[in-house]
This record gives sequence, C-alpha cells and structure tokens, in this order.
Amino acid sequence: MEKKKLVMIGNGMAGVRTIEEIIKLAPNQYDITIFGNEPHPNYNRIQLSYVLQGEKSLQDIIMNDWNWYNENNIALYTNEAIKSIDVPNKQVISEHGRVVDYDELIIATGSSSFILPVPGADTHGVIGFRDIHDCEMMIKSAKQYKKAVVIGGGLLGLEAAKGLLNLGMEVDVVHLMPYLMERQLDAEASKMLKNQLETEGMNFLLEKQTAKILGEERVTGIRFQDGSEVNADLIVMAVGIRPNIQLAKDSEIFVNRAIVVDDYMETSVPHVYAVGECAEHREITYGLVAPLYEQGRVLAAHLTGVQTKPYEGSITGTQLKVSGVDLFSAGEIIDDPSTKAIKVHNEFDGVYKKILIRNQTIVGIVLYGDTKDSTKLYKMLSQKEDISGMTSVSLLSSGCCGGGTEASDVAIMADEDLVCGCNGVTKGTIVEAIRTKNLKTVDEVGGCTNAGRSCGRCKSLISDILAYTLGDQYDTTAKKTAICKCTTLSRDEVVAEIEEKGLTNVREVMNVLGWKESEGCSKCRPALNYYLGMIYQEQYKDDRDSRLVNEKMHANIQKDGTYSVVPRMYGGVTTAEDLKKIAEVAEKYNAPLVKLTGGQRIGLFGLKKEDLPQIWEDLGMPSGYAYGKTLRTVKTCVGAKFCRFGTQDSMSLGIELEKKFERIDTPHKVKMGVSACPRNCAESGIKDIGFVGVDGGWEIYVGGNGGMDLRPADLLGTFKTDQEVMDITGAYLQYYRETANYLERTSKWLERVGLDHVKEVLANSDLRKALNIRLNETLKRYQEPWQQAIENDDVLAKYYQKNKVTVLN
Ligand SMILES: Cc1cc2nc3c(=O)[nH]c(=O)nc-3n(C[C@H](O)[C@H](O)[C@H](O)COP(=O)(O)OP(=O)(O)OC[C@H]3O[C@@H](n4cnc5c(N)ncnc54)[C@H](O)[C@@H]3O)c2cc1C
Ligand SMILES: NC(=O)c1ccc[n+]([C@@H]2O[C@H](COP(=O)([O-])OP(=O)(O)OC[C@H]3O[C@@H](n4cnc5c(N)ncnc54)[C@H](O)[C@@H]3O)[C@@H](O)[C@H]2O)c1
Ligand code: SF4
Ligand code: FES
Repeated sequence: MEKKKLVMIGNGMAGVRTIEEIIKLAPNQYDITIFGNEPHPNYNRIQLSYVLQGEKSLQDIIMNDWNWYNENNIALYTNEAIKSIDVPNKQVISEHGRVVDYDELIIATGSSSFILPVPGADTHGVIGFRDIHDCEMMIKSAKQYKKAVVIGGGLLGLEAAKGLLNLGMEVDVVHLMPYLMERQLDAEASKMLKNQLETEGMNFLLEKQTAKILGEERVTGIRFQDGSEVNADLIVMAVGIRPNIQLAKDSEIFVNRAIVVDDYMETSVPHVYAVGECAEHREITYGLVAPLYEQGRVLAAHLTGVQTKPYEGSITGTQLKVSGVDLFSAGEIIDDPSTKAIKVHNEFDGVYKKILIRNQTIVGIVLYGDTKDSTKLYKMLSQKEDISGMTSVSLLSSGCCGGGTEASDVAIMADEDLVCGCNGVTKGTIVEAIRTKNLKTVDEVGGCTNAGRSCGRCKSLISDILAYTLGDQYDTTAKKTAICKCTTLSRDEVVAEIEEKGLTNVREVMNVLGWKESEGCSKCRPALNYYLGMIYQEQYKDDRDSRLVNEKMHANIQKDGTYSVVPRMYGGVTTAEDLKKIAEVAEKYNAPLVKLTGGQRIGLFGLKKEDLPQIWEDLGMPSGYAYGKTLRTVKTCVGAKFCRFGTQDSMSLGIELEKKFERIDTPHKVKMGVSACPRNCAESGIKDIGFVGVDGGWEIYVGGNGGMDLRPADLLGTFKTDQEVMDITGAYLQYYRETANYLERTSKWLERVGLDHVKEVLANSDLRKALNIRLNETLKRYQEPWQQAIENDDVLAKYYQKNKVTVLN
C-alpha cells in the first residue's frame, strides 16, 4: 500500500519531537518531508543560553543529526522556507519554487523575536536572541566590542545578559517594569535576583522605555522616553516573541494571536495541523517546551490512529538557566484578596518561598534560593490536590525532590513524582527504564525516556536516581566511554570482546554482547562493521547495510535527495580522454552542476539515484570515494617536472600513494597532500598526512586538519626515498586504523595518543613491518564498488531502483 504523505513546515523543537513520536508509534505509515528555514538539523534552542554562557558548544546542542533524517527516510530541506500553502490542491510551495504534495500537513513554524518598533531598530548591531545565527553574532561581537545592552529583563534577557558577561562584555539590562521577571516572580524574589545578578557584574536600568536606537553605521546607544541615554556597541532585544503565522494567515487558516487549533491540534482546515509556539489552543500560546511536547504527543497519536486523550492545556513551571541562580515559579505569583499565602523568607541564607492557596488548593509557587520543594509543589498545583490536611511546615520543608536532591531524597519520592518538567517524565518511568533496559548513564536514560533532553536542569536528579537504583554499579564516568546508547561497553572493550570471543558479524556482536536495542543504532552499527573489518583483515565480509547512508549508496546524498558522482583522478592528474567521458556523462544525464572539488577532481552534482549505475558504467572510471571514511584525495602540486622550485616529483608520489591506499576503510576520512617544496602549494601542512619535498628526500607531516577544527600538522620525520615514504605511510595509516575510535579524525587521534608515542611505534622496524603486513592483507579485500554493483542484479535492485526505499535498517 502506498504510504501517505506527511509534510511539516518548521524543523524546530516541537515539530521534530512530534515526528519522533510518530516514528515511534508507526514507523512505516508516512513518507515524511520537512522544510526548515534554518541551515541546521534540529537543535536544542533552549541550550543556546548555555552556548552563550560558554558551557556548551554548538555541536553539543544538535538533537537530531543529519544521519537521523537519513535513517528515518525523512526528506529534509534546510534553508528553504515555505512561502505558501495551496489548500485546495494540498500542496506546499517553497521559496525556491519546490512544490510538494501532502495528505497531512503540520505547521510548526515557532516564533520570532519581537523587535521593538522604534526608530533605529534596524541599525547594524541590533539583534534578537532566537537562533544559532543570533548566538554566533553575539559571540563575534564580544570579540570586537565592549558594551552590550539587553532590552528586556525576562527569562531570555537575563540568560542573554549572563552569556554576554561571561564573554567579557560590560552589560546593562534595560527593563520596562519596576522589577525583573515580573511574569514569574513577585517583588521580593525579584529584588533578591537583582541583588545576586548585580554582584556578578550586571547593571540594571529599571522603568526605562526605549524611544530610539542611536547610531548611523552601527548602533551607538539608546535614548529613553525620559530623555536619558545609554551607550551601546551591541543591543539584544529580549522583549518577548511573536508566533510565525503569516503563512497560515495567507492560506486562510484561522488565526488569532497564533494559529487556532482544537484539542487534537487540527486547524480550521481539515488535514492541516499546528503544533508548538505557532499554535493557539483554547486562547493560550505557550513559549516553553513542556506543553509543546505534550501537544506533539497528542498530535502524533492522532495522526497514527492511536487512541489518545485530547490535549486540554498545561500549567507551566519556569526556571532561569543562569548558573548559581536557583529559582522556580509556576501558576499565579501575585497575592490577591481571594488567595492566602504561606511565605518563608530567610534573609540570612538568601532563601524565599511563597505558596499561594485558594480554596484549599495551591494556585501559585515562587521559590528562590532553594527549589527542593518545586517538584512536589508543582505536582500538587497541577493536580489541584486538596491540601487541607497539611501544615505550612509539611508543605515547605520536606526536602523532597527538585534541584540538588541527593540519593536519600530520591528514596522518598513517589513513583508519580515528576523528575523532568520539560518532558513530563516521572521517577517511576525512569526507574523502570533503568531496570528493564539496563540503563547505566544519564544520556541513556534520556535516549530511552526523553528525560533531560531539553533544558537539562533535571540531569543531576536523573543521576541521583541512577545511583539510587543501581547502587554500586552506577559509574558516573560510564557515559564517557560507551560507544553508543545501545551498550555500556567502550570501544576498547568491544574490540577486545570481538577478538576474545571470535565474533564475526555485526548482529552476532550485538546479540552476544547484550545490546539493549536488538537492531543497534546509527552510531554503533557502522562502528562495529568498521572494527570487525579492521580485526579480520582479508576475510571480513562487509555488512553494507550497517554502513552510513552515503557509504551504503557509494554516493553522496545532496540536500534535495539527488546524488553526486566524483570519479578518481589520481594525484589530481587527468587526461583528455577522461575529461571527454565526464563531459559526455554530464550532458547525457543533465547534471545541473559540474564543479571542480577542493580535492582536485571533477564532481557531477544533482544526479538521480536510479541513473547512478549507468553513469558509472558509461564513465568506466574508479570511484573517488568522495563519500567514504577512507582515503579521499591526494592533492599534489606540479612538482619538479614543471615547477622551477620543485625538488621532488610530487605528482608521481601522489599517484603512487593514491593507487596504493585507495578504498581502505579508515575510522574517518583521510586526506593527503604532496608538495614538491616547502612553498607547500598542495597544502600539505593541513592534511591528515602531508609530504613536503626537501633536498635529498621528503618531510612527512601528520595530524593536520583544514576543516572545522583547524590544526597544523606535526613533523613526523624526514625520509630519503619514495620507498621509505610508502613504508612509513602504510604503518602510520594501519596504526591509526587499529587504535582510533570510529569517527575520530587523525588530528584528534594524534592528540590523544601523542606524537612521541606514534614516532616510537614507527621507529620500531618489527612493529612497522607487522603493521604493513596487516595493511597489505586488508588491501587485498577491496574491489572497485561500482564495477561490483553494475555486475550484481541484487545490489542494483536493492539500492538503486527507482522509488525503492534505500535505507534498509
Ligand atoms: C535562548 C532561548 C532559551 C530558551 N530556554 C527555554 C527553557 O529553558 N525552557 C523552555 O521550556 N523553553 C525555552 N525556550 C523556548 C523554546 O526553545 C521554544 O519554546 C521551542 O523551541 C519552540 O519550539 P517550536 O518548534 O514551536 O519552534 P522553533 O524551535 O522556533 O522551531 C520553528 C522552526 O521553524 C522554522 N520556520 C519558520 N517559518 C518557516 C517556514 N515558512 N518554512 C520553513 N521553516 C520555517 C524556524 O526557522 C524554526 O527553525 C528558549 C528559547 C530560546 C530562544
Ligand atoms: N528559562 C526559560 O524557561 C526560558 C529562557 C529563555 C527564553 N524562554 C522563553 O522564550 C520566550 C521569550 O522570552 P522573553 O524573556 O523574551 O519573553 P517574555 O515575554 O517572558 O519577557 C519579556 C520581558 O521584557 C519586558 N519588556 C517588554 N517590553 C519592554 C521594553 N520596551 N523595554 C524593556 N523591557 C521590556 C517585559 O516586561 C518582560 O519581562 C518566552 O516564551 C520564554 O518563556 C524561556
Ligand atoms: S610546492 Fe613548490 S614545487 Fe610545488 S608547485 Fe609550489 S612552488 Fe612549485
Ligand atoms: S526539566 Fe528540562 S530537560 Fe528535564
């Protein structure tokens, strides 16, 4: 039966969580297409605050990497906004004119920063704080400028201000109201917060209304309505958000403040749903992930036909993510004649607690300085528990739950107590998952239950629950070593077990070593396939289905679902005959792009999957492995044959190296460069292995990287003959193959094991010889992949047939 088409507009937190839930419930029900306006896969927007505050890197906050989309057969179009929805024809149209049909459509477009409509708001140096781009702009500005002003003393403004302080800027926070975070705190708690932030260096300008942004080329300051001014090199507006609803409005979907939805997240138009910050449910829009994830869960069940309770709205609780500040707030915060308050104010310890009660139920909570009671109180509030039997002491000083809990406190938590507010996960769910799925780390608990995957505040409590449930078996360092969430074993342990138990294939390793997920995951399956191939040199039968998608297809998948073809050009040297073949193929298959690559060869881009085998047959050239964890390219300069500075024959050495080591599986991609003199035209100093011709021989450089983690290569040594160079290179490559973690580049590996250690290994002639023998045995295993594919009908049918699902596991 043909799958139904599900299209989602918006590749953010609420939308992608909904898709995760759909895949969990019915993995094969939909062909899924996602459009995202940002150039990234789904990342944790919440943790941008931690990135700015220097506690996490951008890489750390990716939640669903590119591979996740590939593995789940999701067509993802990033950096491509949907411009209109054709409701009658059930189609979406992107800004690039791409038209995609849908049976069901989810709008998950989130919100944008609200920029105050004052004169000068569009001046260079005025930004919001919503996405990776804003975060990068702030980090960049902090390197160039001194003074930042944040407008808005709410959650976002204070988290931004703290980040800018940590980046070394002077920071003023401008706030409209007489006290900070007036939506979450009362005056007393707010005063305590202001005092604490002032001691950290933040300066506050309260009751100030921005009238004008000053500056011509770039912002220089702000003028307020009272006529006063403040200087600024950077202005961050954090005065609230506005749901992205224009698209829905233009398509005549009913909108109010946001897109109006019913209790199953359906809009006024059948088969069109909205979820997340762009949705308005019972006149409320939410700006925190806990309710949005709840909406996503209901929508996923609805779309997969699983019975579910309707979404009836949420009560939210907030915390500020600034290190050293402990506060929690939920429900109402201001006393009125209909409420009674229990208050504790310990000025000595800087603790303030207030509970607001109406009709014997808790209706509001404000905690500052000690939030241990937050979980218990929040549960009572959200469940409208009758508290008539309780005293103020039993309400406020149980010491149960919340931040900073210890294992002994975990023991007295009830199973239904909430541990992770963002994801709605209780203690009972976590304990059961730890026991039944043999979980050992906080990340594994997150992978299984989602707890801890959003703001991360509950991670210490999850760690306490692990300690309480596992006792002595809980190893807080285990997370650092396990190769993925399916096992607690490290790379070294897995390799040792494979050798000791004589395990010969991926499935056997997972079965015998007690994998938690019987099918493994995208991290462990390619890694196991690699380790097995590295151990069983000549005889290992590659498990193609365990490889990452590009290697499985022997082609790089492009952002629009087409593929690229890059034939080998040994040492970057080609012939008229090869150029003709490439030109003919480009013409015959209408390649939209023919481009010289950075590795000195020619790439054909935008080709159809089903054309690939015929293209390679027409070309009759070896694959350049532009997609592989293997030797990619050997870049060469023209060298002594043509260049007047050249001392060595760089092209011949480059071709010899590429012909010898092509196709070999390595833990990560390997690039080489051969320059015939220290002018280094082939960039040998930033390659995994670089060769530089000098009088009487070659210098070999190792561990260079020209990519994201730029690293100059280290000199390994100087060698006289080409034969010595081949011998050292072979041994070096094999040592890397045998000791690196899968997906560890040589630059990282070399830093981990140490240059001196590697030099020592290679200086030992017995070891060097043995390494080369093992490498040469392995090299015998490889054949030209496209030649093999063309001759094998099963492979052709399985991987390259039109409309065939190519991701098979
Ligand atoms: C710095 C920061 C800190 C935060 N901290 C917390 C916190 O501690 N706790 C908490 O609960 N919440 C926090 N939030 C709020 C939380 O991040 C949001 O509630 C959540 O991300 C909303 O999810 P969403 O999917 O609705 O929107 P988003 O995550 O914004 O995703 C929407 C996506 O849709 C894309 N899009 C918009 N229009 C189109 C279009 N026409 N075509 C294609 N794509 C489109 C956008 O570019 C965006 O990538 C924080 C937010 C920020 C910015
Ligand atoms: N820790 C967290 O939970 C967290 C952190 C960051 C962001 N967020 C979410 O992100 C969204 C945006 O946060 P936010 O803080 O921008 O929104 P917000 O609406 O919560 O707060 C905006 C603040 O700006 C103030 N303000 C409004 N106009 C102003 C003006 N002209 N001058 C000075 N101050 C002015 C308001 O009084 C208010 O306190 C919210 O949905 C929030 O929940 C949550
Ligand atoms: S590296 Fe030296 S030999 Fe090679 S092209 Fe440049 S200048 Fe000439
Ligand atoms: S409370 Fe935010 S991730 Fe758990």
